[in-house]
Amino acid sequence: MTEPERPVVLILGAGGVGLSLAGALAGVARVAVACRPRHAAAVRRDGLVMEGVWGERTVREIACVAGPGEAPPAPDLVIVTAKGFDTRAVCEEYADVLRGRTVASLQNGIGNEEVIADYAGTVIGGTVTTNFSVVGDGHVRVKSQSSPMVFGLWSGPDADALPRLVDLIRSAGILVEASTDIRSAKWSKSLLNLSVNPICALLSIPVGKAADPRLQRVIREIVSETFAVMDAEGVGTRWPSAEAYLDHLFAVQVPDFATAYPSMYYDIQAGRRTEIDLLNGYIADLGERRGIPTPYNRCIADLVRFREIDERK
Ligand SMILES: NC(=O)C1=CN([C@@H]2O[C@H](COP(=O)(O)OP(=O)(O)OC[C@H]3O[C@@H](n4cnc5c(N)ncnc54)[C@H](OP(=O)(O)O)[C@@H]3O)[C@@H](O)[C@H]2O)C=CC1
Ligand SMILES: CC(C)(CO)C(=O)C(=O)O
Repeated sequence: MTEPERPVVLILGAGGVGLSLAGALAGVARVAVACRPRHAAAVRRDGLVMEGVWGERTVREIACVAGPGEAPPAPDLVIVTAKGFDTRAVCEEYADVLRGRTVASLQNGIGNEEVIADYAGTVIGGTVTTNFSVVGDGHVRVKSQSSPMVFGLWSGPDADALPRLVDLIRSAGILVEASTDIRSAKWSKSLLNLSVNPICALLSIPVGKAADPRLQRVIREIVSETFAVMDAEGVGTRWPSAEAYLDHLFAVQVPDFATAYPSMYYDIQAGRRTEIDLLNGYIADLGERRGIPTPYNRCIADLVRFREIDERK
């Protein structure tokens, strides 16, 4: 009996998240990744080295592409895992490949799906509440996991794309759920990033340190302001109130990621841009437009922007 054809998956902007996902999907799909040349050289030479909770192994069945000319021309699925500030640039670069295709975002922050919708046929929004980091070229670590990946149809005609994607991810052994309200799921995930990413990045601390009572006070203000802005926007999350979310944050998420450093920490350490404009900066701007005070979000966004510039000097 002949085996069914494996779907072709193209991952755009593969670093910690994208390379790890490629490694996990390589057993169930034909995977190509658009990554930087340093990762491509290492993966072609030695395979992708994976460590952590998704397993310890070296994966050789990943094709690294240097540009759209090398990408599979008709992928069954494209997944964007670039940082949010690179979403438009990577979509522009691969515009001919994305046209009419199903494209999922597996990114933090608010606003990526709207950008992808300018290029794709069907858009699927996604969240991942797992910690990934790049250990070295072609070498990734998956550290801790707090809840399943979530995907939901954002826009476009291909409603069957969602169950196909969820089945594929599940067949790779990754915990995943389908959402009927992906906008709410994206905001729900953002609450964690708004709370811990900037503080851990600024203070060079792992997530567990956010439980310190002085930092909790700051986080409580950030979350309260965010709920006020969300209420004004008519956005709901899994939690009915700031208090309910804060209980979950300090009882479950902070302990789950106690020794992990969030992605923004690695950006600041490496002198890279951060996603602050899609997180606390986004809340502060929305608050300003709505006349809702957001001094804590504004302040922490400005501090991160200062560090971004300072680190790059
Ligand atoms: N790390 C984590 O634990 C988690 C991250 N996320 C989210 O997932 C997304 C990805 O994060 P993460 O994987 O950590 O980020 P990384 O910075 O590790 O990975 C993104 C990679 O994409 C590369 N890239 C950008 N543009 C292109 C391009 N045009 N062609 C090829 N490569 C490109 C970047 O290179 P360069 O840096 O050289 O520009 C970088 O190597 C973010 O939105 C993040 O917030 C979500 C949950 C957890
Ligand atoms: C869940 C968490 C905090 C895991 O690292 C994350 O989303 C990030 O680092 O951006």
